[in-house]
Amino acid sequence: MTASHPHPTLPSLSSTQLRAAHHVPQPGYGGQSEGTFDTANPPYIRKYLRTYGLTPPRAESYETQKARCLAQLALKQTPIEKYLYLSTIRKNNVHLFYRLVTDHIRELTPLIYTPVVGEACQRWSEIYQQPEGMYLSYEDKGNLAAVIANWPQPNVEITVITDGSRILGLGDLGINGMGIPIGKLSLYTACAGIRPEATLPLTLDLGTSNKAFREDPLYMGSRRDKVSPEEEQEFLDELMAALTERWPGIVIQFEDFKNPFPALERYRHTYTSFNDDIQGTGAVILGGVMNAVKRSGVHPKDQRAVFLGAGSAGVGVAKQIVDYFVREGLTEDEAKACFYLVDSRGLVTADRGDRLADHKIYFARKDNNGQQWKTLDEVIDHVKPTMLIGLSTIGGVFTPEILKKMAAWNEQPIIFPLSNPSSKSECDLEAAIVNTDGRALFASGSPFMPVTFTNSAGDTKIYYGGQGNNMYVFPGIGLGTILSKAVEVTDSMIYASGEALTKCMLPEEIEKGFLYPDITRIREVSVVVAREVIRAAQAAKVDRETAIRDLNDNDLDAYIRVRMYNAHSEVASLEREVGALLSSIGRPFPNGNGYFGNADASDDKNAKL
Ligand SMILES: O=C([O-])CC(=O)C(=O)O
Ligand SMILES: [Mg+2]
Repeated sequence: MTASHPHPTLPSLSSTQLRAAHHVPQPGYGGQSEGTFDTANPPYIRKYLRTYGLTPPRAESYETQKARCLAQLALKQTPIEKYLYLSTIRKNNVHLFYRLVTDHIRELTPLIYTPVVGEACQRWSEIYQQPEGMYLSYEDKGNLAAVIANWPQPNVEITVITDGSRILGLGDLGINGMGIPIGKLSLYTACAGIRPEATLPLTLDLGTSNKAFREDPLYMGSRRDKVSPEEEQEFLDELMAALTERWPGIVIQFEDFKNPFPALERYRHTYTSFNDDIQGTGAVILGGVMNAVKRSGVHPKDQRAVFLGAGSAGVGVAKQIVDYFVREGLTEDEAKACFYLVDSRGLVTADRGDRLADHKIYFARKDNNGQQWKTLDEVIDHVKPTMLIGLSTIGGVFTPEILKKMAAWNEQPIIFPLSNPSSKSECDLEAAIVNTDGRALFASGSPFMPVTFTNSAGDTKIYYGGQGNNMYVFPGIGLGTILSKAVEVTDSMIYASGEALTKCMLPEEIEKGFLYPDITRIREVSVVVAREVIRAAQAAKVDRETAIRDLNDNDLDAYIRVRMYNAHSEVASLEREVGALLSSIGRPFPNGNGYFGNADASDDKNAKL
């Protein structure tokens, strides 16, 4: 006799696994990929999931899977081919993808995130292969809740939203910006252990000012011009409400909006939200600057910082450092006076004659006696800075001449070219080292290979550039916010995330001149960032998770660690879960032979053994 339905009384697995058992394809992380077709699954898991026979017979070790993936990756000729190959693994075998990324974070992060994600976004509509996130159009206004209801994962904890209007330093890429939410959320999972199915990449199609895309037949977004700021605000109001209605605890990260200030101000106290480009970048540079200022031996009151770029990131970074200088004993006015912001019109002064954008007014200088400085060179000669921070998206603008002057004025000049991707970096590591005789304290937004250099004293050394990229903090900010169930992300939580980076440095990293922890330790770093963010949320009384208020730091770290998704234990935990289910209903314990789901066949097979 053949049972028409295998076991009506079967206790259920997660909805994802049940869905997987019926082969319903799902977009996004998880869904069909929740380990369902993992070639590491032993036969009894495959039988349980009804995937037996759908993958090659051998149950492989992770080492074998990894060897195959790395060999295939090596055969791919271009960074984009590697990017696409890795996306396919993420889609088809999510745990394997994260096992690979955690084990090879240094090598794989540049391929799934900055800088290669920049090229992927530029060519998104050309290279598109599969749905991996949600797209919401301006035409959906009024119905956003209904569209959001289509997202198949029930328990989203965090979303990264972009409207594509300022992707990295590459300008308005419209819906092609989707690579950014996907890339950022991959790092949330890899670096901070947010479960893949708890992440929602979200791209808004609010039109694009990119004429070339609007005329490109392959472009996958609407052809409309960018909506007005008022229309955008109405759309975002509805979106924030709809997201929070479906997932009440959701953390919302804004990313790569051309003008991100209005949304940050409007939502920061009413939704659990933050802006990564203002606050995340601000915090990560804060951490690096704290380390660099200590290393330079120059007290904050004697620092003079020139910022090239007075956009969201520039102002966000400068404000965080003002806070730090105030904590070091300066008054707010003294701290503010250390900063010289430069935009396309020159030094930002109060009497420059143009109408300054609101966010620049705070830093507009009033001590210029009517004089104006129009170019970076003029400003540099006027200020003789100790610190040069680039957020301008103008590749190579920190010229050898400028770098040499910085070296002449400072024993250890602080040089931070932070624009992304690499092509937009204000200088590269080699230029900074060679033109400062190896004395620069250097961090960049995009990664650079270490440089070997012999200085004028004849000492040959390997120089490692720090990567002052917000990937050091946003995963921990998200994790700490989720675990503390914070109702808002306060400035103090953001500050704590940057300061946490200074607490993570190992003696050997300081010895090597690192300004940031080694990237291979990112999961440990994220634990510390998350812990400090939780502490700040508790101090600000915005936390709702009362059970962790009284834990000491060690216990809190342990609490955080056990809640982090670890791809390496997923296969084992699926095995445990299925094993426990099978024994609870009296089925033969896994021996690799039972055809679960077909009682007769299963029994026959077992009987033969
Ligand atoms: O994505 C990155 O690498 C850093 C970032 O937020 C940006 O450049 O907008
Ligand atoms: Mg960004």
